Amino acid sequence: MRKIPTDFSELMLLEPKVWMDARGSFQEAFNQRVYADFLGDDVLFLQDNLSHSRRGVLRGLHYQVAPCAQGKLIYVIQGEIWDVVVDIRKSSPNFGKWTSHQLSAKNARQLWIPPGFAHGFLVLSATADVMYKTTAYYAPQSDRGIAWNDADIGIQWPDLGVDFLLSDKDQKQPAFKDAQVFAA
Ligand SMILES: Cc1cn([C@H]2C[C@H](O)[C@@H](COP(=O)(O)OP(=O)(O)O[C@H]3O[C@@H](C)C(=O)[C@@H](O)[C@H]3O)O2)c(=O)[nH]c1=O
Repeated sequence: MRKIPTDFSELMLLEPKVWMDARGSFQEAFNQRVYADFLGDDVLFLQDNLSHSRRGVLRGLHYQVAPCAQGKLIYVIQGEIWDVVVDIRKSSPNFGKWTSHQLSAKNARQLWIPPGFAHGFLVLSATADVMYKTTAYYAPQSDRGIAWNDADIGIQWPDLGVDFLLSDKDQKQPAFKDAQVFAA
């Protein structure tokens, strides 16, 4: 597995080895021993999520707060997404800054996002199936969001030539300045 540097040192972009042959391909999507070497022994995944969306769907920006803060390992098993992470740790030099990565079934890249970051993505392909492992169970009472188009964060979303499709919840997320952030 290859580790690719990202703008934020806490994020990790991983590229698992994909074995190709006449039948198609094979890869280990997750292997506890190997990932512990990259992410650390203390990272333990408790839940696997799968979402299916069509082009122009935007999910986010989401995070869970303590005591249910989540680390997430994101990857795409069909299609392509533009994945965004915002550092929402108040004491961080990158507080309020965003970074993006293209994740697809083709590039097989996986993004590790530790607790302390808000996450969202836009579907670029006709449809996309996005898998993610989380280090804490879903806890609706700890679920938080920030408006995808918050002016202070200023994410430059790709122009797909269509209106983005958001959930009712995501159309009403608070501004970054009003959102609950992480102290450290
Ligand atoms: C996230 C989640 C949702 N749900 C339920 C709640 C709701 O009725 C339905 C859809 O939930 P949402 O609208 O929150 O789904 P979605 O907008 O896809 O939420 C996800 O967005 C991406 C960007 C993330 O980073 C994830 O952590 C998660 O927040 O699924 C669960 O049962 N378990 C879960 O872990």
